[in-house]
Amino acid sequence: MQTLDSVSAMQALAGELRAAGRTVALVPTMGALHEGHLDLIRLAATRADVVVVSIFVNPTQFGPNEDYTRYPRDLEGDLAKCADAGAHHAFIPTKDALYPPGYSTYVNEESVAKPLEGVSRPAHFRGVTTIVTKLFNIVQPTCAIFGQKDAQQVAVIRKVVTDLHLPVEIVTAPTTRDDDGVALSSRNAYLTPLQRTAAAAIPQTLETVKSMVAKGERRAERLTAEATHLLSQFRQIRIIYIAVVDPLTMQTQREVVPGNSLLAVAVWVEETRLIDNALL
Ligand SMILES: Nc1ncnc2c1ncn2[C@@H]1O[C@H](COP(=O)(O)OP(=O)(O)OP(=O)(O)O)[C@@H](O)[C@H]1O
Ligand SMILES: CC(C)(CO)[C@@H](O)C(=O)[O-]
Ligand code: BAL
Repeated sequence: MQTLDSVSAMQALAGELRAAGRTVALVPTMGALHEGHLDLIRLAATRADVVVVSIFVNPTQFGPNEDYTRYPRDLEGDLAKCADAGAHHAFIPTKDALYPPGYSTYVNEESVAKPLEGVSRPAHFRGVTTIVTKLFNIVQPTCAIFGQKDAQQVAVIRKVVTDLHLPVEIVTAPTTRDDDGVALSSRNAYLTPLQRTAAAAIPQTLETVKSMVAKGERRAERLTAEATHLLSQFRQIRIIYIAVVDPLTMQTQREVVPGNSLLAVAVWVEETRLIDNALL
């Protein structure tokens, strides 16, 4: 696997691949790679001739009191994992290359990004849509792979791609879970064993809500009330939101539309912010 640490080297490679008619799949990540990321890389390898993984902890998507500085970083381990999973190139730009002094251009999606994460992390999606657009411009991928764990992120990026006519196919990969059902996440590394037990209540709650829907419950209010009740049993958990939403627009639904409704959950497990979701 080749490592590229400058924008110009990545642009030169993108130009060569394009000229040679090779298809390119981009897997954007913030590093601290786990099996969920590796599943995205493996999926990418089935979708294009060449797989590029970007590793960049993007400062603009973190709020002022968030975990940018303590976000887990393990570049050496990440490169070995990328190579094992079948990546051909790792793009590892520096913060200064992507945001030099005086940087002032942002991409803002103003509808899908507003609810849920947009309420509690107001500048988050502006940072995500900006960095993802920049990565698309630099790497010029044929397709890009994103995880369903970050369901609103996928919906926002799809909207940006449509609205800005970006020539990139967005591919969504299913959420990879641990044995206890917890969605793999770099932030799980922050959890103590006791907090981890509490975190396992999140997927259990998603399963309970899915079974209520399977038995015929359609009222969003009933489903979110049950989910709130189940999660509130854990003193380590503080609910940020629980909502039944349209998976494309992220607008709240009062009634579940089977196959077209998403239960989206965000909680604090003490100091650790976790999100998860289930298609209903
Ligand atoms: N468990 C998972 N299953 C599938 N995809 C995942 C999973 N976790 C992360 N991803 C995807 O990997 C990509 C990079 O995510 P990121 O580097 O933020 O990892 P993360 O584990 O989600 O970290 P964080 O703790 O910041 O949420 C995103 O498209 C994200 O949706
Ligand atoms: C898409 C992304 C890599 C942009 O920084 C990030 O939001 C993430 O890891 O999901
Ligand atoms: N996976 C989303 C990255 C973030 O929480 O900033």
